[in-house]
Amino acid sequence: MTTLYERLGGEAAVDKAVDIFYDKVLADDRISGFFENLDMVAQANKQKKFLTMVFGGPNDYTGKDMRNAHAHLALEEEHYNAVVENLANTLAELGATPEDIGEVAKIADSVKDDILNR
Ligand code: HEM
Repeated sequence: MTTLYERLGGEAAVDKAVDIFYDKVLADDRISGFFENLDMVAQANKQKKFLTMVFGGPNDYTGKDMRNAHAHLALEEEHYNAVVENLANTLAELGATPEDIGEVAKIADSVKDDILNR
């Protein structure tokens, strides 16, 4: 059985997706403010490892869990929705199938309560 990670195109595809995703996030004034003063190279590297792990690829993620990573940001539902929208649009542009994008949305949903600290 292929993993979501493999279907999306493996390491090169996830790396490219995360770079395009953060370009979109930084251009989105609903959420860009959260990323001011952040080392975006380090952030993208963590996100590449996190998404690789949850998409069923190699597990090299050594960052914080989702609750501890986001608690200090006091995020609201609208911020979460904007991030998921940017991720889904990125994957669609890169040719992911609607089914795979739906699977990504489900994975995101599984950490939503942690990210919103509720
Ligand atoms: C499914 C949704 C999300 C995932 C998978 C995700 C993933 C991550 C990961 C892996 C980290 C790195 C943790 C570490 O430093 O060890 C992180 C940090 C961060 N995330 Fe998210 N995140 C999500 C949603 C959001 C949302 C909705 C926002 C704000 C709009 C956000 C803003 C941030 C910021 C600003 C940091 C850096 C915090 C800091 O270093 O002080 N994230 N996220």
